[in-house]
Amino acid sequence: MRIDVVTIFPGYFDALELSLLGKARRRGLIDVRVHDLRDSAHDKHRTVDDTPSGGGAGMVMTPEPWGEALDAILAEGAEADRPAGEPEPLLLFPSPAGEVFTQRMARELAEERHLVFGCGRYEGIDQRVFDEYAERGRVRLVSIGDYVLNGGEVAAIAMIEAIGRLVPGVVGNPDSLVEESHEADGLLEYPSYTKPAVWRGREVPPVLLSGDHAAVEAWRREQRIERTRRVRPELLPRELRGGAPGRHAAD
Ligand SMILES: N#Cc1ccccc1Cn1ccc2ccc(-c3cc(N)[nH]n3)cc21
Repeated sequence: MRIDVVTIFPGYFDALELSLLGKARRRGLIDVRVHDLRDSAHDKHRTVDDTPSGGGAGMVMTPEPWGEALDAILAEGAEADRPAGEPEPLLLFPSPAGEVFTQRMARELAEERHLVFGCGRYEGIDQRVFDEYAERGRVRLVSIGDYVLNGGEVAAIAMIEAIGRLVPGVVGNPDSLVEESHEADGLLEYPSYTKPAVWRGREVPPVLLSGDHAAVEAWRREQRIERTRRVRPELLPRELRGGAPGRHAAD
């Protein structure tokens, strides 16, 4: 998978040199290329913003640098002899006004060959950039939650991590992803424990030390249902709604 990122803060993406994603990049599983939008702004001050049309507070990112930067990436992708029938790269713009990013979307995006993230700043990007590229290919505005960040970089890093870890070979033990794939049912994770068996008088639940795998699986499923019912009842499948609340640890 190739991932291009356009941003005025390329340094944010140094984080992608670390840990699993850094290893995946060095192993050639994921090719991440970060582009400074200001390299596509040719005035003396490499300006990428201007006052909002119609007035209002703040500044808006002008379309010209975005057009030059995105055209260059898309042209490069085309020259890299994209196999016949392979779709155009998918352009993703983090936005508070976007569709909400979910694990389902992460799985869907992990199937793509080429993603391009456009990270806005200020009050956002001139709408005509989205319109231009939606006419020429695929564009999705994506929110990572109902709160407002100062720009798209943190959202892009979160999405790249969630997507990257699903790319085959990135996560050492694919079994853990298999477990997650059961989370397609939308239930939250069960609580995790490890050694020591007792910590400050708090025991690991005995069932987890029983060696009875069927009992452990049943306990974990019950914990997932209980936690989901308590924390995110809207995620419960219809057939699991209702039912007496069980005893539960704090979250
Ligand atoms: N747009 C906008 C905007 C509008 C008003 C005030 C501040 C901003 C900042 N901003 C500029 C770019 C940009 C990109 C993504 C987010 C973003 C995503 C999620 N899920 N929250 N925030 C915010 C972004």
